[in-house]
Amino acid sequence: MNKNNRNKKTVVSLGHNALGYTTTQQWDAVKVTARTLADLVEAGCQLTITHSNGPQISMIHKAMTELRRLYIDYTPAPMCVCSAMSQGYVGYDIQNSLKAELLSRGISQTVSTILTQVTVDPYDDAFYEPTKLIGRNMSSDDAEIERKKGNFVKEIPGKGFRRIIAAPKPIDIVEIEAIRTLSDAGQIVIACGGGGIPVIEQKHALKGASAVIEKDAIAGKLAGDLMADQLIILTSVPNVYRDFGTPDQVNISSLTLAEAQKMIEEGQFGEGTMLPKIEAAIAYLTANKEGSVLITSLDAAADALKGKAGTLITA
Ligand SMILES: Nc1ncnc2c1ncn2[C@@H]1O[C@H](COP(=O)(O)OP(=O)(O)O)[C@@H](O)[C@H]1O
Ligand SMILES: NC(=O)OP(=O)(O)O
Repeated sequence: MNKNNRNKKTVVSLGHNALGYTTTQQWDAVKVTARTLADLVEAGCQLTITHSNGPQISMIHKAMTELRRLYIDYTPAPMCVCSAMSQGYVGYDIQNSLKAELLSRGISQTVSTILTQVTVDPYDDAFYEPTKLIGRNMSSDDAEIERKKGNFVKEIPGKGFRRIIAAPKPIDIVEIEAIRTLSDAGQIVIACGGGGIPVIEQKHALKGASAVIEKDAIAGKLAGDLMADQLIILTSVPNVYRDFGTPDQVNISSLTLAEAQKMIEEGQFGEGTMLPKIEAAIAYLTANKEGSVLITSLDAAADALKGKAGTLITA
């Protein structure tokens, strides 16, 4: 056990690899993911877990939309409802797998999922320039139907068309006090899944928005709001690289905020992939200068906790 992690309040962000892309893949993937999460618990981390939902919300949205073809009186579910469904579905699998994995190690802990809403600004530029790909590949005819409904579509070379929706910046996590209460009580919480259900404040009510919040952005916000000791981003690469994907690619084992900012300016991070993770690190470390961010893969997490892998970002 690494004593340095004893009772460290830790936000863990899970990417696509942790969940797979289909129901059966997710079933298998979460069992592997649960082992890494249980290793973190055994290393003394007090976990609050958040996760991606791109493939899941796409699957749910597709199912809820395609029913219209079979049943003329069927009303498709709006994106915010699909987002809520994805949180329930992914949370359900993670909480049961993690609880079972912990029990197999003799650890009995409550793991629960909090359906989480996150407020967004209705005038966020993202609503005018959507960037987040969702849903199935469509023919040009189907894409035209979507356009006529007022939806945005993007051509993906060689694959057809896909819907793109807004990824507005998260403002406030509506259920943050519930998350904090459970976390402070030492319980494992799954929250803000898929970036959180985006909602717009309207007087005393919250109205669901047709958007998907970037899960890395909410991970940074959640870690900052909880004043977590560390944010661990588990993704598909063991660490961040300089000159990624080129013959000059080199591992980066540690970064300061200033170095990370400079690398952003150099265009070192892929948009929609590594860039939002680095931006999340900056947002969190700006809120908690004493914290640290570890970016690594599920496989390398145990070594990364011992300082033998991963990229550690500090203020
Ligand atoms: N500088 C970089 N260092 C490491 N990975 C990078 C870098 N720039 C872009 N990437 C890409 O970021 C990916 C991880 O982001 P992403 O695919 O969105 O995963 P996740 O689903 O875990 O969020 C890596 O697989 C890699 O292709
Ligand atoms: N909500 C979100 O950012 O999910 P993905 O990482 O799966 O795109």
